[in-house]
Amino acid sequence: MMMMGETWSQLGSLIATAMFLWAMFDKYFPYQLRGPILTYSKKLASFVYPYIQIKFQEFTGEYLKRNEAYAAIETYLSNKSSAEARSLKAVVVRDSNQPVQLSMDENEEVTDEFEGIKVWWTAKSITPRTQSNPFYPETEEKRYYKLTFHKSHREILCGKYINHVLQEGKAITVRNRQRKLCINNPSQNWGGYKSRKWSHVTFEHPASFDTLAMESKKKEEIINDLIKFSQGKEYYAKIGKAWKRGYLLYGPPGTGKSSMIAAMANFMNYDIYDLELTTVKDNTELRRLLIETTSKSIIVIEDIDCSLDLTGQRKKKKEQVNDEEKKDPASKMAKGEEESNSKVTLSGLLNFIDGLWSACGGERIIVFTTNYVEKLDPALIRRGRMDKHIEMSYCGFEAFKVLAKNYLNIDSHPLFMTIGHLLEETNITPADVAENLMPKSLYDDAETCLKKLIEAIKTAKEEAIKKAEEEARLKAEKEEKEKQETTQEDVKVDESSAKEVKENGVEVVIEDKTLAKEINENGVTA
Ligand SMILES: Nc1ncnc2c1ncn2[C@@H]1O[C@H](COP(=O)(O)OP(=O)(O)OP(=O)(O)O)[C@@H](O)[C@H]1O
Repeated sequence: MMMMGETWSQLGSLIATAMFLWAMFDKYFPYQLRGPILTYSKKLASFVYPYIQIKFQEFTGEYLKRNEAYAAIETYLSNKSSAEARSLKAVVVRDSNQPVQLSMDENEEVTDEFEGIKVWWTAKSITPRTQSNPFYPETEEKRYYKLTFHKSHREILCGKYINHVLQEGKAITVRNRQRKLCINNPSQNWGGYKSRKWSHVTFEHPASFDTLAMESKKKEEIINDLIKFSQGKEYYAKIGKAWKRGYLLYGPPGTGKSSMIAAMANFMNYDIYDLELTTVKDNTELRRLLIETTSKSIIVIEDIDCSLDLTGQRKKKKEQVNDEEKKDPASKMAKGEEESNSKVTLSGLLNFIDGLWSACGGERIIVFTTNYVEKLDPALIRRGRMDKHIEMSYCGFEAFKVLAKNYLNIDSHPLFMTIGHLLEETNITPADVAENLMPKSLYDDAETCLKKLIEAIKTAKEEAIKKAEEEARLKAEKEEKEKQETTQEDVKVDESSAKEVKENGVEVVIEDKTLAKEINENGVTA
């Protein structure tokens, strides 16, 4: 006990001496000589304690902006914290599909390993004693993460590791974020203080490439294309092109164009911007809307052929401009300016897709859908703009099998063969197949649904035959009518030539007997 008391008193006087010496040093030691002394004392300290510490504060700068690195580290450490830390905090993160994010509480420590090197992360906080900024009083504690590692790994940890932590943290945030389906507001609603160009709801479409009914080879090709695009940041930067990809989805209604877009968004973890072109006033407004779209998004223009008379406008404008230019070449420049202020034009859309987006950074996919690909202006869909043209076709046997798995949870059935044969002969959309496969009551089993589908395909087949017959009949009638009209016109032409023959008194052989009779009656020798 005596020994213990002595040790404490010795330690106390040692600390007091050290503090006295430090106070003397601070007060009387010449300023010019302090540098080398401090350097040597740091070297001594690093010899005794060979670890490096890096602080990542939650708020930085004069206006106390939240440090992105802090947020990324918090997310990165979330899994490790929930596995290792004994005291945890749960925070609700905005726009995340996770109910809460767990992070370690103050003074907790977790370890991490990178390329075989061990590091320690500690959550810390300090409560400020002074008010440095009167406009932003620091009443709250300042939180920070402290990274500790051995000085021999300085280079790799300060560079590669920190980069890895930040990137991974951001990637987890993206993975966990609640995705949005955005719809553009008409421009008259943009005026107010809190007005928005886009309104959004949470995007929760269940479609995926697994549930999408189409040939597996085609599906795989699209998936590979998307993966290649998502990994192409460096490639696009190298070739000097905007990181974007255009898809044109075409096919009859009900073949899954919208389902494909939802599957793409779910696969890529992207937001969807559903751009309704008919409510966009002009090219300027279109530009503003598109600039507001965020990275990692799919911009969709559905039924592009109906959205605007893009093809017609362009052609009409061209013709009009050409005519006017012929009359007045000086009008050319004035016209160009006027055009840019008029309605949304094809060139406005194309300019944006090709040009401005390069400046926006980030990855974007643009999708056009149409039921009538042949109606579109080639300029709109040429390769380079719409990089991939995907035909969404009628339901084949392979697509049917996907739907049977989705709706009835079966991989095979004796009726499959009949359905396969029928599908080869009949055009029926996946939407119609899906509708028939869906059990309508508790008593509908797989067989009932398949039989219902067989009936539906047979009906579709009969209707298609009737339609084809009707079309053939109408075509034949039309052709007959046209033939009759042509004959009547020929008779008229021949009558006038016969009249000429008679007047000139020339004798000719006329093979058409009706005509010859008519001419004879008029007194001409046949
Ligand atoms: N290829 C498909 N795979 C899976 N389901 C499909 C497919 N095609 C259609 N469906 C089903 O039919 C419904 C309608 O399909 P969807 O809206 O995707 O077709 P669409 O081609 O976009 O039609 P529209 O041109 O009329 O917009 C979907 O909700 C889905 O249930």
